[in-house]
Amino acid sequence: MEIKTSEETNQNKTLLEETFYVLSKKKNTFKVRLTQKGLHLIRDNDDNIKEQIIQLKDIIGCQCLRSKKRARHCTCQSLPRSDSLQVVEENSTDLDDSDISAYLYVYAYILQGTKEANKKRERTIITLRFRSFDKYEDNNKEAQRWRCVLKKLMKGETLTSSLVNQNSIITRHRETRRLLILCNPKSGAGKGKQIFQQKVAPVLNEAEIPYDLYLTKHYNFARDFVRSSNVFQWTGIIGVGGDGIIYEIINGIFERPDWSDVVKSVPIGVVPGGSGNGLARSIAHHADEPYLPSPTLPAALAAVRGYSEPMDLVRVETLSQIVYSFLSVGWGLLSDIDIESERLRLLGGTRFTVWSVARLIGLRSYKGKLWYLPSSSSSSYSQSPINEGSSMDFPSEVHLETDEGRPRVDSWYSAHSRRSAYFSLGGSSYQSTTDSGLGDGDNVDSGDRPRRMYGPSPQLPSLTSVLPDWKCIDGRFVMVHASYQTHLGEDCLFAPEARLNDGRIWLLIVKHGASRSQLLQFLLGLTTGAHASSENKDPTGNIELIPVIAFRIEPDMAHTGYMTVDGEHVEYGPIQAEIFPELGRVMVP
Ligand SMILES: Nc1ncnc2c1ncn2[C@@H]1O[C@H](COP(=O)(O)OP(=O)(O)OP(=O)(O)O)[C@@H](O)[C@H]1O
Repeated sequence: MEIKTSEETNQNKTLLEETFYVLSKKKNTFKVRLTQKGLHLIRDNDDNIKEQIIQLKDIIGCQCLRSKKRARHCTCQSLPRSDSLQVVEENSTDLDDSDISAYLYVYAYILQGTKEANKKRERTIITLRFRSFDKYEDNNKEAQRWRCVLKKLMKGETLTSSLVNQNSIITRHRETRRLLILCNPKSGAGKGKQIFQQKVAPVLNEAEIPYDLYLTKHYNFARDFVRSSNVFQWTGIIGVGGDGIIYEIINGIFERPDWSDVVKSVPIGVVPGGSGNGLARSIAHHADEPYLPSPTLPAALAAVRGYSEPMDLVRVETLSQIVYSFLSVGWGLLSDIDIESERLRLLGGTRFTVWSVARLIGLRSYKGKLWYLPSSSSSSYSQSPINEGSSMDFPSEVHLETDEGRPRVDSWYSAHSRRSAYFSLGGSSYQSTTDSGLGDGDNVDSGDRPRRMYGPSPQLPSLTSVLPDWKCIDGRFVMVHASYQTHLGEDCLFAPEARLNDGRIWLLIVKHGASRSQLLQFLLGLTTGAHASSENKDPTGNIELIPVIAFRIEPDMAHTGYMTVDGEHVEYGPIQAEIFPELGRVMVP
């Protein structure tokens, strides 16, 4: 006998229920139930009952609409067919008065496929047509009841069937969220704006989440914007672009004296539109969310679901600046590839592959000292949430309608759909910091403007102090590259064991002794994470990946090279980094 817990029973309790028909064919009956679990579509064809569930977590929004006036009305067709149905908002001047139906559009993104390789989300629209009553107002009232209950469930409210049947449940929905979108139109292959408008804005509109969109105009625009705006008017900041735009947003936050309130209450979302996209790929990986074929979908879903998780940040100190990093610090091969391939920006992500081959042929090594503090914790990761997929295949649209002719005369209720704001900034005025001199925490950006950084107090000795008992390697390196995320880029699974908030920096050390074939093997392994597997452990000890909590690099200054933080070029010289577990917050699907 199957024993159900009381929570399961509550999850399955019917809150609303109605019978619908498919395209007015009365034989195809659907009973639609709304529970805490989601929308249950129960098809009852003779003795064959089939139930499909659209899970609540896959539903991102719903809207009440009316049918649109058709250009040439065909009198022989009393009901609009689903494929010819056009709908408008209920206050539109273009609505069709002759159709008394109220339509509830439910937007869902359903996980299809079970294997990692073929898992993807399909957009599905469920149209419920309410037409049981002889007046639009009554049909609309029913549709609004479903909409309000669904919206409350999506917000995580627990409801009872007696509550949902009260008229007071039908309220004008007030969205309390509002997002700031900072979009780099020049990121990647220059498609940042297009990506936002075509892939993300439609999802935000379906979820009726208002947003303010600003296009970044130049280097450090996003950083200065975040530093000088009242960011508390938004419930989240979304960066559209590459890792560079996220780096600016995060560092803009740490230029504010109230950084601690901002990091706690304004999570950051990441819409991949750049050539790197390491953080976006890492977040999708963390949430076990399919990244391909639609890399922007996990970010759009994260934005509308309003769920965020803490993320580790790393405080990085060079001789002239302090920055906060979410992705990586690099010295040697990978940083050379990152910076030198900038000239191939138009190739998008392919630029890294092309330049890797070039750099391998002309291999360089760098002399210096590396100190590090190993992480004491072993690999005890919390398991990431697994999205339960729907086992059913849904068509991309399901159109259902109620029976006609059930009269009722209740009061009229008017729903009001909100539309998102869209505007771009005409010009910006920035307040530069008034502190003079370069004390501790003051940075100089490329425009020679002093930048005062705030943030948590460092636990390490300053960069110029002698280090106590840290491990030290003194020698020649092909590279030292640190990452705190799984992915450095879309195709680069650098630290497969990393978690968003495991409190560890994954330090990859490649010593000068590594051969070209070892390096080629290593670079090829980066795509799948094979380089980090125990079978591929390098017996010569020339290539090592170790978890640490802090490190310092002191390059020999006789020869220069590149150093990067989150893919951004920083001055060549001593650099040290320490992790601050769970300091930031990111939107997670
Ligand atoms: N309108 C603009 N014109 C020129 N540069 C800009 C503009 N807006 C932002 N930038 C700068 O472009 C740089 C790169 O941005 P971003 O990271 O978004 O794209 P990307 O370089 O293609 O991606 P990735 O960093 O992942 O390689 C950032 O340093 C940012 O300051």
